[in-house]
Amino acid sequence: MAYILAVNAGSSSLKLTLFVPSGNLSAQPLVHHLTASITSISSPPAAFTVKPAESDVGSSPEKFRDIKDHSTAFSHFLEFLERDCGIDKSKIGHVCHRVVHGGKYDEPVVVNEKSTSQIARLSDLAPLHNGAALSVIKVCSDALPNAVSVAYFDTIFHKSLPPHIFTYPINPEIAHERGLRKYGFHGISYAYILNAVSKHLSKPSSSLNLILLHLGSGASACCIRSGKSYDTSMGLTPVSGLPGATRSGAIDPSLIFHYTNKANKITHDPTLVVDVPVTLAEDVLNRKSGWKVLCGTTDFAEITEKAELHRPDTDGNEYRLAFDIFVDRILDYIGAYAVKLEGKVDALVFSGGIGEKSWQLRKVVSERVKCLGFPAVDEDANKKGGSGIWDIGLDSTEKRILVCETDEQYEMARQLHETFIESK
Ligand SMILES: Nc1ncnc2c1ncn2[C@@H]1O[C@H](COP(=O)(O)OP(=O)(O)O)[C@@H](O)[C@H]1O
Ligand SMILES: CC(=O)OP(=O)(O)O
Ligand SMILES: [Mg+2]
Repeated sequence: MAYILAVNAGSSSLKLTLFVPSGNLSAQPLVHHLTASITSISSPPAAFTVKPAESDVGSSPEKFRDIKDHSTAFSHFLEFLERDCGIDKSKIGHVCHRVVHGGKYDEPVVVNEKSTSQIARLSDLAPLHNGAALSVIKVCSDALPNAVSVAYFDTIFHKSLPPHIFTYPINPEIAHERGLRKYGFHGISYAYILNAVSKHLSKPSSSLNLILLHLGSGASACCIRSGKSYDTSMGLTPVSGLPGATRSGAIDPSLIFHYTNKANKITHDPTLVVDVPVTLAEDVLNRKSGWKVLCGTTDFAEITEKAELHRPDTDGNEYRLAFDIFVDRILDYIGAYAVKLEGKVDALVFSGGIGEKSWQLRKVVSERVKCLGFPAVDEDANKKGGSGIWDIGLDSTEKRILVCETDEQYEMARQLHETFIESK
């Protein structure tokens, strides 16, 4: 039996799913074997959770102080597989790696010396991601020398962005020479969600206009027009757009020079094991901003709990401020995208850790977008939750409000299975 391992290096987490091809192409071609996630990698101790396919819930998180970065998290997972699950790692035939920034790549690429050095060159454009993914790719290639590894890029899904959206109004020669344009990220997640919504609504994806929200440690919005990415909130790098756990999101670009007059000094942060040379400006905006500096926590559940949402006046409550900032910036994009879609929106979709779990955030955002023709929220469906993909709007006849549990690992493994296994 040859397994497919899908590895998702997020900014603060490493998520891994082991799949087995079912051999039945007409039904479900891939079967989940187990999923593990290591969270809080950037704010130790990291927490390790496992969820075998047959169980609905994961194990209680186990804390590990010796997991201090993505590559040690990956080694820990491989040891766990062999020691606790009795799975011989040489049975892993293919590995899919999520790589956030793919620059000019417009399709996935087999990991080899050439593609690895290209991915490394893009590291400073995704300082929280590409370096971490590369460190995992390196450990993985050493540990699984016979497996075929393929890199899947977040950016590929957004190759449909039109020029007036991906172009920044700056000197075109410099922009072209240095690749300074909007790329957009979370594309593997958006590809999965688009498929899931198409199935849920029983409509071909090419007919769908959607506003998708991927709200996790990194958060973004995507405007889908006729089944393709038409606009998205992240830009040249994942720092733009919505704020996140440690990221500022969009700010006035001049702000950083008023914040620090050493903005362009290169920093080598000793707490980052992967040495990506970034400027102090980028370090501030990527790692020393967002919920962490506003509230001292990156846990949005804690922020929501302490935000006193029932009170109209909460002056001085930093949790409420963070919550309100997030809602405000999310509304910016929903409003803009609804207009770009000329009001013809089939669904607004919440996903990512916060989008899938925070019924409070969904409730507040949904109430504010009623003016665009979205239905009132069904309190029960919203609070109770569900699995896979479900409606939370009271009226599901026209514009829908959906929650979708995204699965970037599945999306990569599905694509890998299609190109490397099914077609053979
Ligand atoms: N019950 C909850 N309510 C609100 N936010 C939550 C809840 N559970 C988890 N989260 C948030 O989800 C985020 C992680 O989302 P996820 O998409 O898994 O992140 P990553 O970007 O690391 O892939 C965490 O920052 C956490 O704050
Ligand atoms: C692109 C991005 O921000 O990814 P993540 O949310 O996984 O950190
Ligand atoms: Mg993620």
